[in-house]
Amino acid sequence: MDELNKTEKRVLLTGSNGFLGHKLTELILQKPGYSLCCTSQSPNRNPQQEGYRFEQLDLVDFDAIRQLVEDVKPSHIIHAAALTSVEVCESKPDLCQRLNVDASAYFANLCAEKDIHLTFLSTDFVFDGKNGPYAEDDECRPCNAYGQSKWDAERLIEATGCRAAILRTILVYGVIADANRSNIVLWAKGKLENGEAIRAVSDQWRMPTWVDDLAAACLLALEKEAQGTYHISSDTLYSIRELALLVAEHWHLDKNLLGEVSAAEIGQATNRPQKTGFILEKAKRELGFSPTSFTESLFTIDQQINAFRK
Ligand SMILES: NC(=O)C1=CN([C@@H]2O[C@H](COP(=O)(O)OP(=O)(O)OC[C@H]3O[C@@H](n4cnc5c(N)ncnc54)[C@H](OP(=O)(O)O)[C@@H]3O)[C@@H](O)[C@H]2O)C=CC1
Ligand SMILES: Cc1cn([C@H]2C[C@H](O)[C@@H](COP(=O)(O)OP(=O)(O)O[C@H]3O[C@@H](C)C(=O)[C@@H](O)[C@H]3O)O2)c(=O)[nH]c1=O
Repeated sequence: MDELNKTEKRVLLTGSNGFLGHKLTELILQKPGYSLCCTSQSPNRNPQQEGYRFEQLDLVDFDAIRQLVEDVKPSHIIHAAALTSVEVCESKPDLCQRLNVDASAYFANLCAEKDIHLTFLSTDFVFDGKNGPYAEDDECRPCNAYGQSKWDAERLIEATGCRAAILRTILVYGVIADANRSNIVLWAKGKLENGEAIRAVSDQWRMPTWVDDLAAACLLALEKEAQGTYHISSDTLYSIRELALLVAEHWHLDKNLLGEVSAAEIGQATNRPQKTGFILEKAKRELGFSPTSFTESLFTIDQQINAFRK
């Protein structure tokens, strides 16, 4: 990074190759007064390779984390990197602990030491799903290793006393340039467009989060240097099947291909919370967060898909 400019926001973004990471990189590069360093475990997969620094880094190496932070001297860190598969977190508990918990705590201690603002991404899976929608101060009772790791990280981050915004979010969807990163909308749309039958879960309820809204919320938290936990999602609770039906309706796809399945039938009865969803009043009031409805977002997603095809 260039000679320190005290007025600019010097952002270090982890997980930049990921779903949110792609969208945040795109958004930050459009912002005047920001400089950006992206880091990810694999080589840079972002098609936009100009206008920022990229460092390939395995975040299980804490000395390398310190070295990068002391070189970049960020004013703000957005820590989006994580092991995000529920099943992989169950099968690789040590890696889940090292990356999702210990590396997050390490970043937070560095932020406390160097007075850096931290934005940390967490999840609705900190809740047991028995009585959603949830407010930020509702009791956390995760039902899987991934949710447990995020809750553990939240508490360790708070214990460091660093200036941190913890953004919990839910079932992120949307479109980025990396066509390999699927999500509920692209999965349903892609399968139904190919005439393939799918079975959508009818007994899990979520308030899905448009990745564009989540990226915007990260910047709201960063620019306000918000401190505390905030719930970020859309504002309507749907079953997964209802979401798939709305996708079929939006793109005039064959609903007869859309079957129904229970969470138990796909092995998610005990390791997924049944009904989550968030109460958004605090994020609206303190961050100025304005959720986009699922149905409204599909119109923009359609435009984004067409733009990527050009
Ligand atoms: N997607 C969702 O539905 C939700 C996501 N969240 C949270 O939001 C954040 C972003 O999620 P999302 O964008 O979907 O995540 P992705 O799974 O799309 O991306 C995760 C990123 O973490 C990076 N990463 C994984 N392991 C390491 C490692 N050892 N060292 C360095 N980087 C590593 C990956 O790097 P690479 O690709 O280079 O290997 C990847 O860029 C996460 O913290 C997640 O828990 C919360 C709720 C819902
Ligand atoms: C495989 C499959 C999944 N589904 C549903 C189940 C689930 O609700 C949804 C997404 O399935 P997945 O198992 O990929 O996603 P899942 O691990 O449930 O998603 C989670 O990701 C992590 C990162 C989070 O933090 C959570 O907020 C949440 O978004 O699709 C079906 O309806 N039919 C299917 O055939």
